[in-house]
Amino acid sequence: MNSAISSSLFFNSKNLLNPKPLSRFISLKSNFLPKLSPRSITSHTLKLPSSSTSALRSISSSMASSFNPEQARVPSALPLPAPPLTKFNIGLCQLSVTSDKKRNISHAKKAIEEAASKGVKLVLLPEIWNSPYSNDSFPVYAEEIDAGGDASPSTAMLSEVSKRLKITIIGGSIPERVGDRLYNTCCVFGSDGELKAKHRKIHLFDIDIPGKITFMESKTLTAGETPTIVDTDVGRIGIGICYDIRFQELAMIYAARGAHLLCYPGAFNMTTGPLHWELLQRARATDNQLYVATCSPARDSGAGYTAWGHSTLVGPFGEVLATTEHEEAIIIAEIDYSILEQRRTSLPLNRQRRGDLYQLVDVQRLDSK
Ligand SMILES: NC(=O)CC(=O)C(=O)O
Repeated sequence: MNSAISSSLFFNSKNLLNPKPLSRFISLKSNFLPKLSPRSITSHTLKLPSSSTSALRSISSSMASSFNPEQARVPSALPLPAPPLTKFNIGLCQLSVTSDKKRNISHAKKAIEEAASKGVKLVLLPEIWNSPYSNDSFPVYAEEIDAGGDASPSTAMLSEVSKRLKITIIGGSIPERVGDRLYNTCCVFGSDGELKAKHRKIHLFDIDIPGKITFMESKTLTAGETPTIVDTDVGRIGIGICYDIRFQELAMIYAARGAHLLCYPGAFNMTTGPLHWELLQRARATDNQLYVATCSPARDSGAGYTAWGHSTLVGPFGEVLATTEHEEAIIIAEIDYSILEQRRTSLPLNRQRRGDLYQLVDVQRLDSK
């Protein structure tokens, strides 16, 4: 706790039922608290004189240390880095996608140029924007990203346009071919046109809700093996693709690695979209006290897979800052990272984690130590 502590304190019955903390709690406080039996303090608000504030502060810090918040994330969480740019506009390009790959590429290019002409410094594209979202299409539209040039016209366009317009692009995702494997891959281009990171969808979307939706990405795609977090001109950004948003541990790992913003290109569907899309974005943002941006393809009711749309920016308090319906749109909204520290000071979750009860282990960061 901190200076926000007031002269009234609520005692949680659950903590007080634990004999060890209880005895410590009471002995620490016995010099200024009224005499109370454990039963009488099960659920009370105690009015304390304001002179007790500093004593409370020292108690709260010794309680906090017994919680071991630094051990709740293994390795310990990294502090938020200072971003090169604190305040800027992001553009979410909710694009229509057709079976004509050339048209999809030139259409995406125009949308990025339009967003940049309105002053955005970061553009986010949808999941699978150069191809229809289908297991039949993935092998046909897949590109060899590492080969570049003609082998990957979609990422060649992203590189050219990010350099020319001096903006960062989180390039949605496209099907990627590596030998006989296919991945659902997001490329991040810096404002110098360089490929800064590549995220391969870690959690493949296999769903079977009879009569509603059946889709098995694992029929054609291989799962990625690495979380992807990247330092850019517009802050430290953690990347997930669509179904990755359902796995809160991934978002928690990004937060513990100092992410300011999580970007999820995604194509939720007409069954899960209405129920889960916004809920998951707000949950990831609220739990981790950071920004979450998503970008979907526009809806095409005639397509084999009908996308939900509703690309959205959520703030670190879980608030929807900007969103849209299902038609094509470019959503432009402001991101202000100075709010992150404010939110974390007002609601200091990172200092209140119970490292004595649970831990999040970032396996790759631990192994690399
Ligand atoms: N398309 C996805 O990857 C995920 C999705 O639609 C869902 O989780 O629901």
